[in-house]
Amino acid sequence: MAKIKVGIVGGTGYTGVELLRLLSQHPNAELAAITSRKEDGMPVADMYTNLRGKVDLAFSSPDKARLTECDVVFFATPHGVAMAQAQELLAAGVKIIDLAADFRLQDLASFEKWYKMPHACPDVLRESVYGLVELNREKIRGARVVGNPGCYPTTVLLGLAPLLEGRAGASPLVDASTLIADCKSGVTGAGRKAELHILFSEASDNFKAYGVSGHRHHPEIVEHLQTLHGGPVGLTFVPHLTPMVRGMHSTIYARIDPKARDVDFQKLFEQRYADEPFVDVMPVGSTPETRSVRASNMIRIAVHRPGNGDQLVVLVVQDNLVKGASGQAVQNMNLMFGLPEDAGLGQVAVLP
Ligand SMILES: NC(=O)C1=CN([C@@H]2O[C@H](COP(=O)(O)OP(=O)(O)OC[C@H]3O[C@@H](n4cnc5c(N)ncnc54)[C@H](OP(=O)(O)O)[C@@H]3O)[C@@H](O)[C@H]2O)C=CC1
Ligand SMILES: CC(=O)N[C@@H](CCC(=O)OP(=O)(O)O)C(=O)O
Repeated sequence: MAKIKVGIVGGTGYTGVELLRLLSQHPNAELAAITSRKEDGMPVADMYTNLRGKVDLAFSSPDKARLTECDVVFFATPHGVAMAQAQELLAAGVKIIDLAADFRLQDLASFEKWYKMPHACPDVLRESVYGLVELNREKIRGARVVGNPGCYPTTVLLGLAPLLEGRAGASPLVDASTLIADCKSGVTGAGRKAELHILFSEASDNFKAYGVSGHRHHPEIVEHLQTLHGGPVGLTFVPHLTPMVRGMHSTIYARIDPKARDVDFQKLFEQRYADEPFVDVMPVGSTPETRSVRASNMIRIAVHRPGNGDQLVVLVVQDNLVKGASGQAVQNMNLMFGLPEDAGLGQVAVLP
């Protein structure tokens, strides 16, 4: 079988170089074009020496890259870039995986409010699929355009899905109106750019919340939780910046419905994710650590019920750059091209 010709727009950012790391080891993918406006002509391996001997290409400016000759193009760019080029690429038969938010929210008004730009192609948005594989696997197989989920939404949606999905007509397991997601991200979550709050002297040996009164991932999480739940959902979401380079830890709280007190929640999660290659439900009492998923596409979940009371606590860890971004994007590519879902994604986490 011929290899899939891959283009990456935005190859110099953190998710771009993570795509390069994963795709350079992928048995069925061939890197064909990697763009950067600022580094046009620079050999990729000169900038990222971990790719010496693995990637021979140079960055090229987006106007010179032959993206329409690719089978798939990943956009590892700021919001708004993919939607501006989507129609041209689709007309040339190229599939699109956007790591930004252009195809994550079906609610146009919400997109425009949070991203402060009109949507360039609402028709393409309507046909696009939200690329959270564990929820949308079959739709992704047939998709031409995938909106890769945000990093925080990946942890929160997978941490809550077993509690909310498929309950239409059945009695609820938890109170869907009082959900809480308390989430912490490593600093690479902010991208590879010079900004005051991510300077070493600001972000190291420090810990703080941000976006408490509103964060653009809140509408993304709520839209997809409501689809799962089939009704309104109330969520308090508080992100934090933590002094790690990569990694994300989400602690999720859900109040157990009085009629669901006897449910075995550990078993519920184990059964829901039993066949998922990248979701590990850990044994009772576990406290997953971010280093257990570093550089791998795994997400690890532990389910707690302190004092056997009415509060369920779900702990979720992932690498924000892998399952939270580029690894999940490769998982989507595998499905879109009929490949084994785990092709090129066998990396084991690095300890310590
Ligand atoms: N970091 C993370 O943990 C996660 C990030 N994401 C999303 O993935 C996307 C990329 O993130 P990240 O890698 O962190 O970002 P970075 O800021 O690190 O990199 C952005 C890349 O896009 C290129 N770029 C910027 N503007 C344009 C443009 N107008 N046209 C073409 N290329 C452009 C840049 O190169 P140049 O300027 O040289 O062209 C650079 O290569 C973002 O939308 C982000 O929200 C999603 C999940 C997790
Ligand atoms: C630490 C940090 O700044 N994180 C980013 C989220 C990164 C991400 O995954 O979000 P997008 O793909 O939607 O950009 C933030 O809070 O905006």
